Amino acid sequence: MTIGPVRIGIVGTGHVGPHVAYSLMMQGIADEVHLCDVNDSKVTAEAQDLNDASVFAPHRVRVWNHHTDYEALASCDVIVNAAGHVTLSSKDRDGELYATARMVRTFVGRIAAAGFTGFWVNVTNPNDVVTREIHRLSGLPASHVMGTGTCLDSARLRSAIALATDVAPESIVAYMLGEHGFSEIPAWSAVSFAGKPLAQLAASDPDRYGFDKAELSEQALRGGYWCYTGKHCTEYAIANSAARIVRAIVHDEHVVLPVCTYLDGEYGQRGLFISVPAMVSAQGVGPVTELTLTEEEQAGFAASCDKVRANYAKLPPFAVEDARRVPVTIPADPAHDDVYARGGFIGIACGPEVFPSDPQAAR
Ligand SMILES: NC(=O)c1ccc[n+]([C@@H]2O[C@H](COP(=O)([O-])OP(=O)(O)OC[C@H]3O[C@@H](n4cnc5c(N)ncnc54)[C@H](O)[C@@H]3O)[C@@H](O)[C@H]2O)c1
Repeated sequence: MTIGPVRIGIVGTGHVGPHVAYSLMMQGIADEVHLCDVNDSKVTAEAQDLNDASVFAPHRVRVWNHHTDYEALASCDVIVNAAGHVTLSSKDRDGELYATARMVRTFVGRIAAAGFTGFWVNVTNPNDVVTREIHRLSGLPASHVMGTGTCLDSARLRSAIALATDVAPESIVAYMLGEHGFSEIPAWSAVSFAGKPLAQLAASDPDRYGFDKAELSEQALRGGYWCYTGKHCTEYAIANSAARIVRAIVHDEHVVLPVCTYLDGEYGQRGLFISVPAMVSAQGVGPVTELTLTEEEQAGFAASCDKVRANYAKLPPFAVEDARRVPVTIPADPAHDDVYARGGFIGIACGPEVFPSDPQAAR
């Protein structure tokens, strides 16, 4: 009998991708990390630094740099997508809509054609839209494609509650639901501390549990942008959110996590990827755990689903088979009229005949 290594691929080695690799390495989740990026010097530097750091990992880890040889990721168990252009999301995550929807069309189909049958964990924004694009291009069942979604926002909520109550986050169950974006909602009715509902605790011990829910909701909703203001990215919490999901897959945990997953009638919603608590295991994501929400929460969640559907509608339709072979051209978005949002900067990756690398030519 041979025991195979746990192989994790990462596409995109800007801020987030290398932090995901580092988390996977230092938490002993991955045996091999395979990196791809169109920025050759960045991915080369990250592979070098990570391999050097692997000396201090709890077990042997090897890091490979495949540049844009995406097919090399086909034998991975899980691939994390962190390809993006984060400055386009400086005001809202929809700023990357056109750029990142286009990016995934440059590599997901190629990896699929090379025989990938594992799992995709998407970090890239707008998370719910890009997760759906990866699903369409990969040809994999919906259970094999998930996004980090509100895993990070739920961590932000738990962190805020933990600081307000002085209770450890592990003892707190709390979820942000819906879009990984400004339309998401906190499911306050489902918050519990070691199994006891928040509402009961707030009544019996208001000094500890009678905190300002609106203020903590705001921290979960805006925390990413507070980080972004200071350092023009977020890294640690998102990397650990992605690593948590990867760990649940490779260790067959059957743990319920808030992740971006396909809804097929749950919560009265069908045909979209959006975040709700769902089981994650070596079979992928599902089933979804349906919370009993208040009417107000249900309405907020439905509005968030509508927001994600509106984003789907902004992308031009495309034939999956064609998109696998030749990346499609996406028209300019007047609301985010930026050469980067039109993909001009990834001309190097796709060939100038498809995406002009000259910003003027892209107009
Ligand atoms: N889901 C979340 O909670 C969350 C949190 C933080 C960041 N993000 C998102 O993750 C993505 C990455 O963030 P970042 O800060 O690392 O961004 P970044 O701009 O620093 O890095 C993105 C990297 O992707 C690479 N890239 C672009 N096109 C590519 C392609 N076709 N193939 C391979 N690589 C490609 C770029 O060269 C760059 O190195 C962004 O979309 C960002 O908005 C999501």
